[in-house]
Amino acid sequence: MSSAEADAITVEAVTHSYGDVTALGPIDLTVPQGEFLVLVGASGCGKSTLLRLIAGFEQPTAGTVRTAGQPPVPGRGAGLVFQQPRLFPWKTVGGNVALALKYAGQTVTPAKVDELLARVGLHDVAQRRVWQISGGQQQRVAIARALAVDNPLLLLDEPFAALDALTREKLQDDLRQVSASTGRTSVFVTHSVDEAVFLGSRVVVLTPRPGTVALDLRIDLPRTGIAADELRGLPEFAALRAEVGHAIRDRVTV
Ligand SMILES: Nc1ncnc2c1ncn2[C@@H]1O[C@H](COP(=O)(O)OP(=O)(O)OP(=O)(O)O)[C@@H](O)[C@H]1O
Repeated sequence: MSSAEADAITVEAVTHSYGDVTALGPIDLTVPQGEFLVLVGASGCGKSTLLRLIAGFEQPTAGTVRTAGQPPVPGRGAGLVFQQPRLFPWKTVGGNVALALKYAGQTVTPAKVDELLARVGLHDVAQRRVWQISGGQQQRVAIARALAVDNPLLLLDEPFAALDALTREKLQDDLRQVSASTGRTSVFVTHSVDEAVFLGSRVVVLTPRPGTVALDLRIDLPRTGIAADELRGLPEFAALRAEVGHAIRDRVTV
């Protein structure tokens, strides 16, 4: 297998415009399998546009995007999580996960649904309706649904932005553990420098529009066997956070 085939995502000389507005690029990015890439940058710098290009929801104006060596097909090959959980309100929590399995053409068994819910810490609410659980729990269901589909990519667009600070930290911690255990290639969009360094194995800072790569930083922090508070307390964590923060602030004129 060549290294190009081993790469989960390749973005080559990509630009993207909405009418007269160039939102992104030119940008080149190669994401090897298993990487947890976080895209961070000022509002409007093109983070969501890049994620949508990788999901296949948008076509690049110039350049090529490939996932697993092929042009991405919307709705296939990637689990998606958005800022709003987008669950089916008339279904139970377990029903929402079961539906994701069904749409993915997988056999639906109660054990499979329970296993997915347990992965995101929701083993005890499977029978509840969506409106009977909290916003944080709803977002956990959305993550379980994205994991239900046995595909190689997980794409997350500011999934924790609407949550309170405590719930957000808890979900970050859980996602970090889930990601370490599944090893799935992930792209995560956020405004938060802290969240970026906490979650990412690599952080890419985009410049203000049109978004290009301002900083491409490997995050060599332990991914398992360390408590969240301990990780956040490491001097290396503070140094990386400062580096990412500077890269964003250096580019933004207020
Ligand atoms: N469908 C669209 N039509 C026209 N312009 C768009 C469209 N979607 C995004 N844009 C513009 O493209 C630029 C990049 O938008 P994008 O949503 O990718 O940025 P972002 O970094 O994700 O922003 P935020 O952090 O605020 O969500 C912005 O200037 C935005 O206004």
